[in-house]
Amino acid sequence: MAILGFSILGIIGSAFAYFIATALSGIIWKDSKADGTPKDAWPPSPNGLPYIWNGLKFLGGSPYEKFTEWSTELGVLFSVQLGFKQIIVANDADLVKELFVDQQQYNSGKITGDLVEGAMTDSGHTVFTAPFAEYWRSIRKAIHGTVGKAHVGQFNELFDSQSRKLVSLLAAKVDESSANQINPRSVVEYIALTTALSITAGKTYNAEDLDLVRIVEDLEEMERLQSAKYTRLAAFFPWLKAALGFKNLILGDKDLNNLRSKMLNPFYDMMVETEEKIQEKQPQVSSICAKLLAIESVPGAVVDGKMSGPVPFKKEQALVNITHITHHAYTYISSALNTLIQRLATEEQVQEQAYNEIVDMLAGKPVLDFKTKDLVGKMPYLGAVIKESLRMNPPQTLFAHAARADESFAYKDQVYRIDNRNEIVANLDAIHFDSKRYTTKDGHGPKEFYPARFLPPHAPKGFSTLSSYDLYTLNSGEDKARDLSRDHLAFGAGRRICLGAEVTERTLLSTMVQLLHHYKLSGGDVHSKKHHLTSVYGWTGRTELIGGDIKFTPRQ
Ligand code: HEM
Repeated sequence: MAILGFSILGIIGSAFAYFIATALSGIIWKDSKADGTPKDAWPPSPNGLPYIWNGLKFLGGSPYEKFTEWSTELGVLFSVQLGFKQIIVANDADLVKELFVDQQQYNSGKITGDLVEGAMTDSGHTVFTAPFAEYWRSIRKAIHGTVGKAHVGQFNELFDSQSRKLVSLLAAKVDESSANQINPRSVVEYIALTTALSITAGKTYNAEDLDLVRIVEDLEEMERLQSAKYTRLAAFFPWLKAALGFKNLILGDKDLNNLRSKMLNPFYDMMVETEEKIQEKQPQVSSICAKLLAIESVPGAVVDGKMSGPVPFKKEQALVNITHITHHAYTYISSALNTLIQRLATEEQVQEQAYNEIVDMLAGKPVLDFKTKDLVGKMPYLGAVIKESLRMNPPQTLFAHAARADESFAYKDQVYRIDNRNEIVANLDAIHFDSKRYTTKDGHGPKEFYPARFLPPHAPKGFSTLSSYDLYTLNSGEDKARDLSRDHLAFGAGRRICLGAEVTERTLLSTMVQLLHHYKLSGGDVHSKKHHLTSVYGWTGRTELIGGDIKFTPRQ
């Protein structure tokens, strides 16, 4: 017993000595480069922030508004300390290109924030949170092999049936309502979740299935837990995070542990079903889950100049990934679809123009014969409406990448400091409303909902009817001010760009063709918004339209 006590004391003593040594060397060397010379200056920061809280004091539910305000005072590149977290904020599309595309090797890291995010991602083992290394590359490749441009066509029939289901569910609700007036939100959420589940887990659900309700409720509970005061603060104060982590290690965190296993449960069952189908060699449309289960091992990392051997890919890792991807896809498809419907209801002229394009496209054929595969690339106006909706109301206004090493970042004749693990945040509230970039030659500014800004004659060469989300199209060409070849950044930028853009856009395109062909929409509300502190599951938050009641008037 005495020996045991002695060795525990020894371990605590060594850990303490290590902690002090690391802290001291961090303090002494934090402002010096590896060669001992002083580091460059941080990008400009707001003055007079209160000690300890720093910028955190000023951030409410919509931090991007404060960031935009600071960017008008400090310039498009600024840095700010939020609690103890130093972040760099990019408020301009060209700057995002430099940081996330041109310097992608340096700035494509990710770090996990609070303890809930850590628990839900197995400490950064999901595609959204994994470091920029071989493990991330392997899972990203598997997901790309399911929903990337060359593969997404396998889901065209899913998009067809989901768009018909949207209309039939709305029709049932409209029939029950007085004055044909309803809020379409619950139907939209159902369509978004079942679409997400079909793609991630290859499973079809019907409206009565209790798993659907459970998944949504668990996700809401997780967002609540994550938004609790101290959990939230821990994302900005590493010592608080360490203290809470230590407390959980000793005493456990019943709420978090229960929620985690409750949340993973339905996804575990889906994974087992997928495994069985694979073993029985049943024909199936490939799902992200099936592709992840096919990964046997991931290449090893380079440690001290030597490549370590391959590491087995565990089923638990597939499980946290399908859970995270489903939550992300459901939340953002639902938010984008809801916004688009609300927007069309409030924009009568835009809606008529989109309707006319659909009628022309149909050329007298019944809308039920319409197939998603025939729509892609053929509906320029509707494509522009979708882009404009994602520009005006991106479901996630802030997205963050992390630096992978200490850097000297040169921008406009200045060299700035960015430290290893600093998060670099793109602020779409500033970028998507940049009047230099978005004002058309005939004077339609960025605050106006004007889809035609993405069509000829405004659109530059290489214009696409789908959002141009690939890596290299964020390009400033000769006429910088008018170059919209990269139309919006709602799906992110650089090596960590969203892999679900095609799925989302096909869902939006297909549902809008069915919906607008059946109904004329009026009413709606694009002003009431709900700000969430977390962004499935990051700290940067997300914003969704609450929307209003819409009148659905049958077209024929
Ligand atoms: C409106 C719908 C969606 C929006 C607005 C959206 C937005 C985003 C954003 C902002 C990022 C971070 C990008 C970055 O850090 O540069 C992201 C990453 C990602 N998204 Fe989406 N997303 C949507 C739908 C989907 C769907 C439907 C899927 C899958 C089926 C998906 C899969 C992913 C994946 C796998 C990543 C991680 C990429 C990585 O870090 O390597 N997304 N998304």
